[in-house]
Amino acid sequence: MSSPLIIALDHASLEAALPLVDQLDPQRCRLKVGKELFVRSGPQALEALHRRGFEVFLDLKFHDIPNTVAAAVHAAADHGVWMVNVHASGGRAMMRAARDVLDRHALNTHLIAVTVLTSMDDEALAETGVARLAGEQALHLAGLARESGMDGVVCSALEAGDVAAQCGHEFLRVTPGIRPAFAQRDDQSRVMTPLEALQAGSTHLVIGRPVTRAEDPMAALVEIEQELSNAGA
Ligand SMILES: O=c1ccn([C@@H]2O[C@H](COP(=O)(O)O)[C@@H](O)[C@H]2O)c(=O)[nH]1
Repeated sequence: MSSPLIIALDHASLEAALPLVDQLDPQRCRLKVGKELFVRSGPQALEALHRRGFEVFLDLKFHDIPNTVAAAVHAAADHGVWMVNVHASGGRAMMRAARDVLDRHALNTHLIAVTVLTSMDDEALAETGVARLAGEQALHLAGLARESGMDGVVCSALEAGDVAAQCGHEFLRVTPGIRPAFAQRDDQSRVMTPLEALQAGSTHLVIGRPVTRAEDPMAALVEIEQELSNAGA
């Protein structure tokens, strides 16, 4: 599957997500299951998506003590998901524990770490006591994530090029905060269009509301695909 697109299924339940899922093609995108859908529909949602042939990113952003996070990552990987994530700000020991549990059980789920949420700008980050600018902090956490054995990071596309330069091109740059020209910014701060994001060095583009809340979600997805293919991306 070579498409960089990951559609965020931020739906209230599996039943609410299926009408869209059943129009999508596993050859054209992967799917992301986040907190709301997982809390309401649980592993059943993962099973339903896997049965339809989709690779699934389970986006629960674990952030806890190392033992707890490692156990949660193990449980997620046991469901056969393609990708799972933790917060890099949980620190080296926490990320290392998550890496080790996957290695010990020979589980090949991609393990990535969230750097700085794409909804946050410099001011919001400063309020949490972090003195660095958002882009600098994202790069700092990407370095820590790389040293701690992560396969990549979640960052904004604005940082993707610098992350690749610092951590290597094999290190995944999964970027939400993707906003096609036709879409609203919503609660996202550090944004780029799909084409800009790929050109800036993203390996995967996470897109939610611009598709899922569009009047015609499939038309929105096709428009994004055309933007990427017209530019040879
Ligand atoms: O820094 C982050 C980390 C995760 N997300 C998630 O990605 C999608 C984005 O959805 P949109 O509707 O396209 O804004 C959503 O599920 C977030 O939980 C993120 O946005 N930023």
